[in-house]
Amino acid sequence: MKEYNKAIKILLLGAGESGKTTIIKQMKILHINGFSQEERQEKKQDIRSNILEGIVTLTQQLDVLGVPLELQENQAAKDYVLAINPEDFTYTQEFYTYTEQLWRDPGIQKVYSLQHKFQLIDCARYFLDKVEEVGQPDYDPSVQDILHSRRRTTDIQKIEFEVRVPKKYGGGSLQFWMFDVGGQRGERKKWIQVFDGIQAVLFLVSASCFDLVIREDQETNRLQESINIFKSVWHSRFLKNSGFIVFLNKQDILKEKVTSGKCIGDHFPDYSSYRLEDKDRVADEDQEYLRTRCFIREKFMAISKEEVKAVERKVTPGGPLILSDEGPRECYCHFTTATDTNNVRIVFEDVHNMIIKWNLEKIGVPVFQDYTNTTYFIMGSGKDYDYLIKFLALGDSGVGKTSFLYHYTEGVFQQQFISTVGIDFREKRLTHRRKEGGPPQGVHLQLWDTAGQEK
Ligand SMILES: Nc1nc2c(ncn2[C@@H]2O[C@H](COP(=O)(O)OP(=O)(O)OP(=O)(O)O)[C@@H](O)[C@H]2O)c(=O)[nH]1
Ligand SMILES: [Mg+2]
Repeated sequence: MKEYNKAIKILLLGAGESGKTTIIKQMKILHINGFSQEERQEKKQDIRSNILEGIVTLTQQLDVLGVPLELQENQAAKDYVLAINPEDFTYTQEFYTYTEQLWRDPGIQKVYSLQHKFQLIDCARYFLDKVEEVGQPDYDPSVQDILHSRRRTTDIQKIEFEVRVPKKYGGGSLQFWMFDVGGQRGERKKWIQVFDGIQAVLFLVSASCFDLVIREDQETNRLQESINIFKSVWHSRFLKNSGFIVFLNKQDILKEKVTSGKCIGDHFPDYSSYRLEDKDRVADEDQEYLRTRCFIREKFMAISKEEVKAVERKVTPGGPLILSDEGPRECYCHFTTATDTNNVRIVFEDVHNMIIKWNLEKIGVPVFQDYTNTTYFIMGSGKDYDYLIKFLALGDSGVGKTSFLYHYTEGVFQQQFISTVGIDFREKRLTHRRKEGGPPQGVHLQLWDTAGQEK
């Protein structure tokens, strides 16, 4: 129990195939020791069945979609693949040879280009392109292969790892527990088992799936399903105290889709009136892709704004110092490619800091933003602010701790930047009006200023 309380618990949620397990694999690469020989052997089995599933699906669709094979000599390969029983199959060299032959046939390539009409795993092309290599008896999957392999999650998994805390948040390290769950409809009833005590939910969205329907009913739009799930978990009372970070994942596939001419507006008509804001423009990036990804982000952010508690935290010059530690729930968004370790590393630096910040808030450290929009902490000594309250201003050098405290106590700005050395304090006496009525009480504030520079 003690251990459980110590660790920061992160829960991965999202629809099936959104990339949750891929994030777990990345955490293993980044924070644990990668994959053991035994795990690699296990993944080899998954990769083989990914190839099997890919080629069987594509070959079956030849007839469904009325697309003929272009090369007559591939008929024997087609017959062979259609006769496979995936439940009881031994992988032979013949299988790999036929698969490679079929995959190169322009007929199969035509079917592949129509994949929005049927259900195909995302990694089909990745592995079909390397059938020959996977078919070798001594094939050992690379890290990239493992990241692309697909196996549906059917139980709840947990990994543990440690993350170093940046100096500005106190240094040391923190223990993280990350939970993975299955995202398909039948799996979601298990989610509630892990909702308790979760500090942060990472909600994975397959942003590229705007033109696909879900496997479960072959009818509901995949992106819409994801939006619906997000709405229900965001409003779940069991997750009221959890921070949310949305990963708009599969950006690589989304970009490829949009730049090859697919339009989200064919599935979400409100796209036509959506305009890309200047702040979201990125130099040398395809404008339609940027517009699409921001439109998707807007769909999720709109839900997260549906319920914002009326506590304003932004400290404006001359504005009130807010004493409540109860704040709006925060939801952040990242564009990710879960199969790209470098991308995940960068995104997670932000995520860890976010979580550490939330964690500090939970133990009674309100986090403020100053008027330069830089986040720093003012640490209260407790909720009993009818009497003496001590606040401690922490934050990087130059964020404005001294200016803020000076301005707050003196009511005027001090223009020059004087780096604080050691610890200093300013005082202010106020009359505090009790929320519940009764006589106002005198409050004595002590605002302790600290030096943000490292030395
Ligand atoms: N190209 C690409 N593929 C991705 C990305 N993220 C995940 N995938 C692939 O998508 C497939 C599904 O990913 P998983 O991580 O298994 O999805 P999941 O959310 O765990 O799915 P369930 O376990 O069914 O809930 C795998 O083949 C991944 O390699 C991405 O950003 N880009
Ligand atoms: Mg999974």
